Amino acid sequence: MSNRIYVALDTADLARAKAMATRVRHHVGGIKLGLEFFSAHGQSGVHAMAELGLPIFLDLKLHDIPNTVAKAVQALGALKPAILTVHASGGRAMLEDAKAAAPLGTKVIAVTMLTSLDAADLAATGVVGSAHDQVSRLTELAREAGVDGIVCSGAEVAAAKAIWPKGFFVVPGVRLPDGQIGDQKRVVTPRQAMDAGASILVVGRPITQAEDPDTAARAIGATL
Ligand SMILES: O=C(O)c1cc(=O)[nH]c(=O)n1[C@@H]1O[C@H](COP(=O)(O)O)[C@@H](O)[C@H]1O
Repeated sequence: MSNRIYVALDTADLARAKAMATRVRHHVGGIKLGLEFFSAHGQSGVHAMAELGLPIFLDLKLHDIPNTVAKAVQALGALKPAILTVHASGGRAMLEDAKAAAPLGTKVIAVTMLTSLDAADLAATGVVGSAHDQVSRLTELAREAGVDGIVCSGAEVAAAKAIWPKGFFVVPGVRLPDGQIGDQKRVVTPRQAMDAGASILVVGRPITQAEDPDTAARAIGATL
């Protein structure tokens, strides 16, 4: 894939999602549809977006007992997304069963530690230690479970890649130096994330909230 940017279309408005994707399609490598879009439009919405011809990253961050996650992955199978997310903290059996239930061409990617969290947030959930330690631990787990890769911040991707050289590394929470951070906490620039070993970048608001999304996508691409 030449363009490593997946644009996150976080909206419940199908017309807006379509219009945005159409505007930026020549400057992104794929479309990420997440909980907001899927809760509003479900599988028919995903089909409608797939008509644009770009790869679809279906980011539902599944997290439940192995049987439930496997059945959910099976139920999503007809969509044949390029990428599908689950939470690594669901545990090894859940990860194994999610991978086994996914279509052959779908990368199952395990979310390690959300980029909206820092070490204090982690401690509040009962996990003491640094983001680096938590991401490293869950990367090891994901590798052993046989999924295709992980999601982490650009600050940990080099360490994760050292643990799993053949893994696929998804990095969200990227911002240009002058960009608004919003609810993200572990933020790096798109260029830093790529240099550290990201396979793809997920970029939402820096593109979708820009005055001219197409120019914003192109400008981010130009930094890579
Ligand atoms: O799995 C993800 O894509 C994800 C994981 C994570 O740790 N942090 C994170 O921000 N994301 C997603 O990446 C996108 C980031 O959006 P922006 O902060 O607007 O660029 C959102 O769609 C999030 O759901």
